[in-house]
Amino acid sequence: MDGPGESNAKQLAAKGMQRLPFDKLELLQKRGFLDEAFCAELITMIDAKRRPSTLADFDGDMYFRTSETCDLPLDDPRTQRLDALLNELSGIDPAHGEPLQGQRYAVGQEFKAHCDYFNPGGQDWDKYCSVAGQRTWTFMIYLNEPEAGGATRFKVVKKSFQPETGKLVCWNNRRPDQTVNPNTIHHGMKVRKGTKYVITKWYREKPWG
Ligand SMILES: O=C(O)CCC(=O)C(=O)O
Ligand SMILES: [Fe+2]
Repeated sequence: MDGPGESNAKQLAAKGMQRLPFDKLELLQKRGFLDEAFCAELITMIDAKRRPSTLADFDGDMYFRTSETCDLPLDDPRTQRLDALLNELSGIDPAHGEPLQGQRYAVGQEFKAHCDYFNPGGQDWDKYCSVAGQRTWTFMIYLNEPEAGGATRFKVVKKSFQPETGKLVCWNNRRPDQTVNPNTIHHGMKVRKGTKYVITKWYREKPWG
C-alpha cells in the first residue's frame, strides 16, 4: 500500500504517462501536459517575482545551484489550476504537496547533480523534515525550450530529458521499501543559449505544515 504522500507508477501509466524502462528508479514522462498558452502565463509569473534559488546541506560550492526561484502566489487562480492538475494526476492528497515553485535559468546557470530528497541525518534534516517528513515524488514541467543546453540528466541511468514546452517528467525519490533512492541523482545542466523555465512540485510523506 502506498502512503498518502506517494504516487504510483502503475496508476500514472494508466493515466497515459510513459514509464521509462529502468528498474533502478520509477521515472515517467508525459508530453503536452500543459498547453503553450498556459506555459507562457506561468513564465510571466516567474519573471515577475524571483529570488536566488537555495540549497539544503550547503557544502561550500557557491556555484552548485545558480538559478532563480519563484514561489508561485498561492492565491493566484493559475497557481491553483496547475496545482489541481498535478494533484489529480499524481493521485496524492493535496495536503502533502509543497507550494509550487518556478525555476528560471539564464545562460550559464545550472543545478549540479543532486537528489531531491533530504539527506537523512544531514545538517538540514530537522529544518526541512521535522514536520512534513521526507520528499516522496517530484513532478517537473518544462515551460519552454531554450535555444541550447538546459537538459536534465539522470546520471545513473544515463537518460537526458530535453526541455520541451509543456512536457512533464516525474519520479519517485524513494524505493519501494521507502528508503531514499540515490539512483535518482540528476543534473539540471547549464543553459547555453536562451532562458529555461520549469515548474517543480514536490510531495512529502506527511502533510505540509
Ligand atoms: O531544471 C532542471 O532540469 C532540474 C531541476 C531540479 O532538479 C530541481 O529543481 O530539483
Ligand atoms: Fe532536482
